[in-house]
Amino acid sequence: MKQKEISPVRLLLRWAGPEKKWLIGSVLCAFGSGLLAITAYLGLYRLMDAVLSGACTPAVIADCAVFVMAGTVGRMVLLGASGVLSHKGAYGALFRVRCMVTEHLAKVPLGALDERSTGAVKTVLNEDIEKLELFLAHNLPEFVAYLTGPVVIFLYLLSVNVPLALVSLLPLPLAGIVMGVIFGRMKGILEDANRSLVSFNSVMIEYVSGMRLIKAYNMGSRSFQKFSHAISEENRIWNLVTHKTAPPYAAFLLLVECGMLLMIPAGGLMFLRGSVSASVFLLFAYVGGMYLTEILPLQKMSTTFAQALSGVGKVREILELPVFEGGGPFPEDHGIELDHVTFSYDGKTDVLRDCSLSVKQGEKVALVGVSGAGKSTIIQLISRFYDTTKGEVRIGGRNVRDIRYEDLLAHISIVFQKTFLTRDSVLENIRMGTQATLEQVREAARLAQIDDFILSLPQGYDTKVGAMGSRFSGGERQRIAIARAILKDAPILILDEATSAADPENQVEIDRAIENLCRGKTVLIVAHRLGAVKMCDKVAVVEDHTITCCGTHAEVLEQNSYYRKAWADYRAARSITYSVKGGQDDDK
Ligand SMILES: Nc1ncnc2c1ncn2[C@@H]1O[C@H](COP(=O)(O)OP(=O)(O)OP(=O)(O)O)[C@@H](O)[C@H]1O
Repeated sequence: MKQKEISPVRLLLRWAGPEKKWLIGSVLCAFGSGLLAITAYLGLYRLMDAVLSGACTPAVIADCAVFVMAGTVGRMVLLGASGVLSHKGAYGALFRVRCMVTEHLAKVPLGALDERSTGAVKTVLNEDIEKLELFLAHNLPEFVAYLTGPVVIFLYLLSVNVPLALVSLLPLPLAGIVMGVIFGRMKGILEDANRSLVSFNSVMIEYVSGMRLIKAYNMGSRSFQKFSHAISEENRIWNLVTHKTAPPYAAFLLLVECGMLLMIPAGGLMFLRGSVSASVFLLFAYVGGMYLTEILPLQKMSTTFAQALSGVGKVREILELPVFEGGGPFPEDHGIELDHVTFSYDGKTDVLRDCSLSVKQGEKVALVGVSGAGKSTIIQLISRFYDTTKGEVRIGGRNVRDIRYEDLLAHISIVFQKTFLTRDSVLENIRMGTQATLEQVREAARLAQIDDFILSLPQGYDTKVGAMGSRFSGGERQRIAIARAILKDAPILILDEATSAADPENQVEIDRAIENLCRGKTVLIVAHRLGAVKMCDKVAVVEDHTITCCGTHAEVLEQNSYYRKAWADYRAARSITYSVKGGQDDDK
């Protein structure tokens, strides 16, 4: 979606979608409330006129009182209604924007997200989108209400006496210029304020999620230093805001409040010359000198409006990240092919170079190689987390770029090395948004060898992972991930096998779960343990940025020296015996 040419305000209203009707209702109420601002002044003028002309009867006083009261109550009621409607519309719009951003993020290639820290994305989803509420729920209706009042009063004054009405308007252009200055200064500083907030969020997320590491290495004071730097930067920026905006703000207040200083001499002069009546003089002296103060709240808006604009900018940046679009359906054939693939994460260093591999439908292939060789990178290219720099990744003979992205993801199950559990029930963690029944979920969990464990939890499948998350062992987490993949039942399975050695009992269960998972699928396993190779038809060795050898275990053992050595080391490690004080072997 090309959104560059649209102004931020129009863009925001477009994002609001159907919620706009509440916002329009709110603006109309605000307008009505602004119009009613005149009633108090009209009532006052009528009263003054009656007093000065000697026609002030109890009926006139009662009339004025009822008129002013009705106007004031009406104004407040409309203002309240406007607030209710604007908040309804604003929170609906915020919900829509958050959904748009999260849906968009799901379609954005990981490469584009890698450039942003978790803190930066969190700032957009939380703080920046929240700023939009300021504009929609407050600025928009208040702008209309606070501007309508003075405009209507000015028009009324104009109808009473043109020269005096024009004099009453003199401070306005000056106040407008000063407001522009405040706005301009805020806009410049807000960029820095945003940067500092993003950095503060990143430090906070790093601190909280790295708590174990911080404790293990006693890094508390160092981390706090990062924290205190981030806080003092926030402090510095907001001091700067005060420093830069306080003088123009004082000037703005002075200009808006100085109406009476102008109106008393100007109106007085005209009254003494007999050009205006006493009541007109008093009307202008009081109302003409006061009505501009109605726009005072607009000044506060300059800050929040600038913040809202910057929020729109940040959201727009995310929504304009390119996504994978187009493409055809997922092919019937599920064979995978890497054809002379070259890939670099940073555009400078090739992680893979001229790398080719062929996995037939239903075949199970293990990727082996030293740490950092590029095994995980290969599986990320197949699932199109990234696009190749050169060469093609094909499924069923079709370039993955030509397969609809949602379709591609729907037909590939990935079990990552590290299992991420959401703050939901175990049931929902296995379901992962599907409509599977409890029985289907349990069947998947049974095959993943985790059903018994889940039933032993306090609330079984309804146990919240949020509260128990840290209680799950690595092996249990992995079996939950395997249950997810079994339930998804995609024809292609990618398994980034966990490196953390589970205890032997757990490992047997995991292997059994993986065996169930792999049945009938095209499988690619990143084999961090050579033991995993046993369940595969073929082995591919990743070394020197490419796949140097691919074949059956026996063939690769014969042809590839790295694999031979890796197996020799693996066997040697397994044959190590442990003895206590020269006694009998405890473990063979
Ligand atoms: N997001 C990334 N940005 C930049 N470089 C990366 C990224 N992910 C991995 N790399 C680098 O790419 C190279 C290959 O990494 P990869 O994770 O594919 O290796 P691997 O063979 O799976 O390693 P391991 O067995 O340790 O998991 C490494 O040098 C790694 O540092």
